[in-house]
Amino acid sequence: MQKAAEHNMNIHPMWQGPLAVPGGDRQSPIDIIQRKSVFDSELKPLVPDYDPDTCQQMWNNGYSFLVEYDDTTDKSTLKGGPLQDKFRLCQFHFHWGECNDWGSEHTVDRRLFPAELHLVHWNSDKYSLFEEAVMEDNGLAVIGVFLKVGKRHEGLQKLVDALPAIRHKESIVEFTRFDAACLLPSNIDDYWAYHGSLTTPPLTESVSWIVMKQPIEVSHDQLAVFRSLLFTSAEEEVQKSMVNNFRVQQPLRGRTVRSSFS
Ligand SMILES: NS(=O)(=O)c1ccc(-n2ccn(-c3ccc(F)cc3F)c2=O)cc1
Ligand SMILES: [Zn+2]
Repeated sequence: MQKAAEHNMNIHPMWQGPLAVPGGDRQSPIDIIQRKSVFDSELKPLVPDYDPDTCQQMWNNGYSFLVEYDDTTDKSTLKGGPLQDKFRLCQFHFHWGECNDWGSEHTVDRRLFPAELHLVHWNSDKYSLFEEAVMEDNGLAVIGVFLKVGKRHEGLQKLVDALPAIRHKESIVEFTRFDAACLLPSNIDDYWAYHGSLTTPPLTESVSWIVMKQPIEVSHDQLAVFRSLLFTSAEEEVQKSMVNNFRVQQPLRGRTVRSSFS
């Protein structure tokens, strides 16, 4: 098994991003060191409540592919866990490697996973738009779910089947009636929680991270379809495979990672 420190770092320079935002002391992703995480009995069960009818489209933004939800009402929300407020689901996306040895953004005791899912939510109790929330300390909540290679994920397959339609950057396709909850692991009670940032520009330090302990299983072939996407638009002469779209782990800077399990 590859460890974060050892794996081949031929990732596209932009993905290393600024190693830290100048003055930034809560950057993401991080390595979660299990023995240093602190059990917090106050952490409540997470309450995701997603309406599949709010699912709208899927598009290739040149960094990843996003499935976007209608976030003009509180129809798809996340509450509980470390959160004091109600958060609205706005999109989910993934990060992955060129091979199954790496690809995740967070690591656990330096263990890398082949991919990581991010479900992005914004604080609709305190703010009226995502654009507002993204700039605020308690503006966003992102659930991170590790993917590992195993059996085919039936819920993911609907998404995989749509990917050829958005192979190039800026391509978009209608994508409806998808229940994002099907991508959560069976156990959502065991997670780590810490304060961090977006992992791509604008890298704002506005995220309550909730990283699931239990990975979901997807097949080798499903991950291979992720790698058939392109960073580049159809007009560009040189096409670049969309792989290694992850940021390297950032310094913890004294932060505490809490765990919901002992
Ligand atoms: N990988 S992650 O930490 O989950 C992550 C990283 C970057 C973003 N991201 C990038 C640009 N934006 C964005 C989109 C629209 C907008 F009005 C403001 C933004 F910051 C955003 O939310 C969203 C999520
Ligand atoms: Zn992400």
